[in-house]
Amino acid sequence: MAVFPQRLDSPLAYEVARALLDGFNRHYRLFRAESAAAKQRFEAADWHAQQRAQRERIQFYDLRVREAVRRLETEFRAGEQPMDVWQQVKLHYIGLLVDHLQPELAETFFNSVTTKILHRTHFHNDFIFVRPAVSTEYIENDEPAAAPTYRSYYPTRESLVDTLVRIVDNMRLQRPFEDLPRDAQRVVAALGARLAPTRLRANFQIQVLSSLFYRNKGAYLVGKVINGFNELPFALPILHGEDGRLRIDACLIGEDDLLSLFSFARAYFMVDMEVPAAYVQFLRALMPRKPRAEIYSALGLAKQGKTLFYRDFLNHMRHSSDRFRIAPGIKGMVMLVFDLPSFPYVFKLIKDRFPAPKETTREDVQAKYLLVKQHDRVGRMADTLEYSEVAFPRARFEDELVEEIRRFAPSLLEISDRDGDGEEEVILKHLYIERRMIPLNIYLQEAFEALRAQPGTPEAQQALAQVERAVVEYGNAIKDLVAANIFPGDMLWKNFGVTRNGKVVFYDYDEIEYLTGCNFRAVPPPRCEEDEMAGEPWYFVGPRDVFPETFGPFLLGHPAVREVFMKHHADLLEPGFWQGHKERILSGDVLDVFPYERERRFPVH
Ligand SMILES: Nc1ncnc2c1ncn2[C@@H]1O[C@H](COP(=O)(O)OP(=O)(O)OP(=O)(O)O)[C@@H](O)[C@H]1O
Repeated sequence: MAVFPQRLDSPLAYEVARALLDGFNRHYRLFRAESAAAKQRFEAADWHAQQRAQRERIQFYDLRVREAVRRLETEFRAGEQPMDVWQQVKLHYIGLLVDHLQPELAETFFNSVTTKILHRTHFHNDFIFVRPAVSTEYIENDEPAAAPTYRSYYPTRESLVDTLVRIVDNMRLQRPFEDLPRDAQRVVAALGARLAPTRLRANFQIQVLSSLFYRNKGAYLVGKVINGFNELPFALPILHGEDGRLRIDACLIGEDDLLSLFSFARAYFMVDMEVPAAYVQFLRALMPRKPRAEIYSALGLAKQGKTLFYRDFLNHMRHSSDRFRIAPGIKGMVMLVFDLPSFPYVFKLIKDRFPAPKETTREDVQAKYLLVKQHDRVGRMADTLEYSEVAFPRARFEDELVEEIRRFAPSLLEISDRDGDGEEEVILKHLYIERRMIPLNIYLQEAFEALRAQPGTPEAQQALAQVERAVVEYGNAIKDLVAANIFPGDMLWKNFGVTRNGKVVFYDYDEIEYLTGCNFRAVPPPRCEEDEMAGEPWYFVGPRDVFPETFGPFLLGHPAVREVFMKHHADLLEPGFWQGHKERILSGDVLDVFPYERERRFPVH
């Protein structure tokens, strides 16, 4: 139980709390300014700057934590203060947060700084915020100049188009539209198709978040239509048209469309938010099954996402009884992967040693994971959460898994009762966590089995369609990665996963390279018969050389796969395809990757 100080008698404790909050406020001010500036970058079509800002903003948090730690150490010798003072610091801090607009983020900042200072030696849950102490419900800034979190509009059927024009106008984008009434008409037609048969009820309204969501070359307006008991989420992507004037490119409608826009496999948005908790609450109503942790992350508040994920995880552990096991599928050479069947994530450890032909190191692998975190993931690379010193109850681990870790990653493993509660724990020094998917090789295998077992039946037809969809998606995934300057390195089926809605996502990052760092070469003609028969390449292969013509034998063993692949993605086996994209990227082109199907786009004229 927390020991509650009876008196706040340490003036130093107040000063420390104040300094901590100053540190957080500085962080949020800078974070918000960088996010808000996305609007100008969008207006100026400065895509390189937009991507750079997206990347750099990820570092802000750690920089500010480090600054705060330094200040607390130098000004207050914070690490030497007794427990009693730290408890008072926490109470003062809670007091300072009563009217704060980002209290949950400030609590997490407090945790980040204090755990660094207290080094887990006398770190105890009493000092940090294990759960939120300050409510985030109904926070609003009441100052007259403050923008509300969302705005409500009350159109009639007749005024819908005008209202939509007004909604978009209110975003005050400093760049003309090609034809906003035309776009509004299209949006109303799309929404109308979903609203048509229903009568408009007294509460009919459109609610729209006040800030646009920026990412890469797009700005997204996010809101919902409310009618009676029904709520229809929607998002409108605003893009630069061919002549540089703006256009609404599509109307995304419903939870699935929104989930795809906010996917864990995409880069974080830039949004100007004064009360992030209110944005999260609004978005959660649009996507009730998306964990709040992932919504915070999608908004660029990754540390908060990580904190909430961990709380969700502990809660899940309390309310489940199954055991961690080695993840199904082909084991990795570099990563040791395990999961808890009842929980939709996987846990990944970097092994201590890698068998040939892998020539990488722990540092290299960590650098690749970091690259992915900071890069535009274009819906095709899973986001990962990185944790250190995670403790799990030993009783919840299968023995086989413990043995596997002992064998392949002993340097990361400690089994002890560190917290002294009488139960042994498995403590892992470093791990990544990401969403669980169905490995694509398993997904295809299941379809092949159905094909073989029931040839000629409707089930077989369905299995064939499953293969076709998966192979087409797989090629699309690689092409999206190419557009984002990523060469996946190892393109085997087992390195990709299938998500809930059938999207194919890449998750094996240890051989990833920038496309622009690779040389795509054609296989030279054999010099003699022996060359032709050789099992190994007879030609010189540099470290960054890639021979796309040689991908086929690894990928296209199954005739059904080969047929679909060659129909849709034969270009992936040509060096010219890769080289051409490399040159395009080098010339400064930022290619479009849309977070929706191309067929969903409105006509260009
Ligand atoms: N997100 C995920 N969802 C489900 N299974 C996964 C996930 N990530 C990894 N796996 C499983 O773990 C295995 C190994 O993972 P991963 O490909 O990341 O390891 P690796 O050591 O980098 O592999 P390789 O030996 O190909 O380099 C995969 O083949 C798959 O079966």
